[in-house]
Amino acid sequence: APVENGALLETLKSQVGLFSNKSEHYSAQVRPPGTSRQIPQTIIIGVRKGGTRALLEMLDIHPNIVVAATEVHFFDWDENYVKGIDWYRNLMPFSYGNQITIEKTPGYFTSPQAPGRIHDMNSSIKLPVGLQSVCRCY
Ligand SMILES: Nc1ncnc2c1ncn2[C@@H]1O[C@H](COP(=O)(O)OS(=O)(=O)O)[C@@H](OP(=O)(O)O)[C@H]1O
Repeated sequence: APVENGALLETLKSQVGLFSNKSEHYSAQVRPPGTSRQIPQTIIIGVRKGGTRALLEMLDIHPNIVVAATEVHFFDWDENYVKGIDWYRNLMPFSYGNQITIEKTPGYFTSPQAPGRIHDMNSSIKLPVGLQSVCRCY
């Protein structure tokens, strides 16, 4: 299934081609005119090894979606949370007003602090979660 998933992703990317607004175009330090960094309106919260990277990359193909380049660990790691919401926002890519910003940090799903902190930021935020259908042991 992972191999098929990767092949599907490559096919979708090639089909979307120049019409894709992949976030790498918006992650530069120089702000493109008309863009700003937005706090995510959607956060993929888990689960670890649930295909969260694949989901994020699929969503990133959509021209109205931009995604954070790395797992941010803002709501689950105290040392990041104390840095404040502006620190968090500055890790997001530049986006236009019609675009949705998404980050994914699977650690949020198992963090006791993350739900309350996310709710404090935005009580109506969308929180997609991917689940594994079988137990995977490492
Ligand atoms: N569609 C689909 N079906 C089944 N499995 C899939 C699918 N997409 C991704 N994967 C596998 O998911 C693993 C990575 O998941 P995550 O991106 O959530 O990993 S992480 O927690 O962020 O590290 C990773 O597995 P491992 O390679 O065993 O780590 C991917 O191969």
